[in-house]
Amino acid sequence: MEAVLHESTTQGGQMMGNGCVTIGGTRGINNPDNLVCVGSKAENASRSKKLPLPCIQNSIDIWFDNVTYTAVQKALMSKTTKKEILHKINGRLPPGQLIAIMGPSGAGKSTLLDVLSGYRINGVGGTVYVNGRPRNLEEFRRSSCYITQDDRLQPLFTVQESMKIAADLKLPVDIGDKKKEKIIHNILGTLGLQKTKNVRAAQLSGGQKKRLSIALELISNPMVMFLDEPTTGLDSSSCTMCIKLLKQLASEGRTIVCTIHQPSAMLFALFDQVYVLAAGNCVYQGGTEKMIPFFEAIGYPCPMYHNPADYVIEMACGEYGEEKVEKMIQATSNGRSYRYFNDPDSLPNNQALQDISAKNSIEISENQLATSQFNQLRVLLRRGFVKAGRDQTLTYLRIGVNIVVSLMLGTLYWKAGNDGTKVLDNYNLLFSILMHHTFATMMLTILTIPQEISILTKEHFNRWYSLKMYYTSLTLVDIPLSVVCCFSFTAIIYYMTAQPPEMVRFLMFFISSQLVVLVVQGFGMMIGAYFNVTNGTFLGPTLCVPMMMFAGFGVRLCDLPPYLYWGSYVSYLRYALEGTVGAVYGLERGIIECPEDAYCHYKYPKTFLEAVGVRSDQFENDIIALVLFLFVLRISAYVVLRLKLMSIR
Ligand SMILES: Nc1ncnc2c1ncn2[C@@H]1O[C@H](COP(=O)(O)OP(=O)(O)OP(=O)(O)O)[C@@H](O)[C@H]1O
Repeated sequence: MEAVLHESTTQGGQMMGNGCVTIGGTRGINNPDNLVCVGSKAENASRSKKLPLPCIQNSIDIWFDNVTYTAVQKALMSKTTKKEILHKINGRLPPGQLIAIMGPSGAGKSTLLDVLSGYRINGVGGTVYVNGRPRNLEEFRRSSCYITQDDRLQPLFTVQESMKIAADLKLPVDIGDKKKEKIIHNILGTLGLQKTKNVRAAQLSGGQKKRLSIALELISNPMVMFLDEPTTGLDSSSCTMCIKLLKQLASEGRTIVCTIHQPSAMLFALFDQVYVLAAGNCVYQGGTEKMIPFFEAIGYPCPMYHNPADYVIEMACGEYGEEKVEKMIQATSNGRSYRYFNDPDSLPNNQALQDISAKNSIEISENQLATSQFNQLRVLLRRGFVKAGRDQTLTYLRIGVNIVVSLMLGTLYWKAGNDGTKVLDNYNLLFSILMHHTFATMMLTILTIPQEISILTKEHFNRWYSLKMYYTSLTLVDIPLSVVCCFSFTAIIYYMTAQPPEMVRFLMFFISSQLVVLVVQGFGMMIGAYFNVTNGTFLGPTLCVPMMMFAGFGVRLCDLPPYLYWGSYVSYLRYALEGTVGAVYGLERGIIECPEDAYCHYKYPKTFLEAVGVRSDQFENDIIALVLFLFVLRISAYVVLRLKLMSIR
């Protein structure tokens, strides 16, 4: 594999470097011209436009002290319980090493990875040090990335397109397209993805998806990479390829930490170092080759021809007795001992790291991302529109459903709008239209939001963009499609059911319907952001039922008991129904046609409006109310989304 990734270096962070000109913040993120390891091999490499060889001086040394993690379990109608999962563990993750976190299932591997990466912050105790100084999370996140176990990729984008989007979001705008293409080309070449660059992510194999996840994060050239079970679901050759790739990235000076389930002996040997957990305690920390001497030293030698990776897990499980687990914890001082590290004497001490780190630290303003908000919005809008164009469910099915339902309702209520005998039917039709907009929009939003959130969580944590810009783009991208769907639905139904052929009335009808769609979308987003799909699909439609009750359909508003009247004010359907009824029967509409031999009780629209207790002169107020609903629900959905992102951590 080619050892060439970037001409650029890591994003700011706490770096150290003798002779290494480091970069950071907005001044030099990934600017290829900013990295020169003076007088090093790197200098020569950069001359040949290749990635410098390991610029270890830029590396990040992590250690952690007395780390605890307590999970809080809150349940309805029962006491809040606390469970300590990590118990004052210690350890060190030196740079330039591929480090595996191992342990039996439930030992706390993923939890430790989450804590070290900063993905989990609530319930965490102890200190994580970065180059000798307590970790500044914002700074640390600039130079690290987290790759989740499930590949959260945009399924409709090709490898090349996904990389381009990541580059546009993660590299400063002053890096031109040509340079970005070159970086992408190098990364794809190194990760063996060149041949699949025109394949959509949905069609990639498990191993290719994993490599794409890594490739996307490599764009910003992080010095620390955390990977949660990168080999899960891969066959043995893909596993080996993935681990070899990580080893190469580590050999370039990065600190690479991944959790792994029982690896084969061959795979195990590829790791430089392992950190083994047993029920939240450290039972071994050190080089892979030193594990056998460790077992010998504590008096429990690994049997001949036994995979040491299997043996350590069996020991950690307590298969050979709990007292042996205790002894291992003591032998490693719960992770405090570096005795079994590959080269313990070469590890710089705390003071040395702090001195260098302080010398090279760069002032970085809070929360700064690689590109401006405007650029983030531009790229996210582009991504959103391309995705909408390719998404069969979100786009084509949605248009299809609107056309089919409008044709069905149009046939059912054929010419009802202009027939004095069918005024009540027509009123039912207006309500059915609002029901269609409510349920179709609500279900679609609740079902699609969780996938969006899963990708958002990963990309937002890895600092691709701000939540504000993501949410703005999500809102803006949907507007054209929503207008097309609502307009075609309204036009078809309006024509087929022979509603009054006046432009003003049609527009009033369309605006009321469109606002319902937008309001319900906000409502659906709020529910989808907070609840999972199962709870959301139950709750969403269920919560719409009271809205229907208070809309004035079935029970006239004036007949509502006084103690329930407040419900009509919080029902967006009330305003929407009033708006559409006003559009059809308001504006001083004349007598409705009545067949000669029929009795038309409601041929005078005024009589009908009085009968159903709906006012037709409130259109402006109805629109103002719907717009208010729209803003309140959209802002609430944003707040819920933000809280959700915070609560995950
Ligand atoms: N939020 C939580 N609330 C309660 N318990 C939790 C929570 N998160 C994790 N745990 C518990 O903590 C323990 C460690 O979980 P973790 O996912 O870190 O284990 P793991 O070693 O990664 O397991 P596996 O290899 O099976 O993925 C488990 O027993 C799990 O049930």
